[in-house]
Amino acid sequence: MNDIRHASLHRATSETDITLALTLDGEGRSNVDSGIGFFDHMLTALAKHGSFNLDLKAKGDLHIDGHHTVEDVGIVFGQAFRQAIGDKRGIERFGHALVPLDEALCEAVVDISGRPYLAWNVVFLREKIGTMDTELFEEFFRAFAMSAHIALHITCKAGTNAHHIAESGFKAVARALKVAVSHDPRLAGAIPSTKGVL
Ligand SMILES: O=P(O)(O)OC[C@@H](O)[C@@H](O)c1cnc[nH]1
Repeated sequence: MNDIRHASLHRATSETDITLALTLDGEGRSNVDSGIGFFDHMLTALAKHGSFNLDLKAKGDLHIDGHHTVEDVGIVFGQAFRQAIGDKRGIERFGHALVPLDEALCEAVVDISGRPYLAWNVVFLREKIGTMDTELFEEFFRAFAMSAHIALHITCKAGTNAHHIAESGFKAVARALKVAVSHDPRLAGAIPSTKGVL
């Protein structure tokens, strides 16, 4: 198993150029610049409450909109997450969290399954938060789940303020991921899931 549980990736296309470094067993430190302020705020919360270390520089075609940038960050984050986990020996595998932020309450459930899936049950009353289109949160988490090869369910249980709902959701995912990737050395010899390595 990768003891440090770290991945550094670079992905460049005609639409985006992304450099990302992720450490799973971190201090919750982050240094992120996507060009989209609220997205940076959410990724900062994800790192902080997942106890990950995350460094991200994303340059995208924001003159069009934030879609390619947000989706491609999700792809690279998922690839790094999958690489940092390595094989699944010793990890918890399942994670669940309910996180409030004022009136908002979101739930995240994760299975490091090797079978990519996103169940998105969140509705926003606003189309934008700052410069970020609220429809892009689903695109980010779908790209992440597909690239990380995990099953991810995100549900808004309560809330009206779009900022609160989004932040509650990102924090719930962070906490669920932290649990799911937690590592028990006593299980290090355990047989990976039926899918073997991720
Ligand atoms: O304690 P935290 O840093 O996780 O939370 C910050 C959060 O209170 C702040 O981002 C916020 C408060 N209302 C909307 N957003």
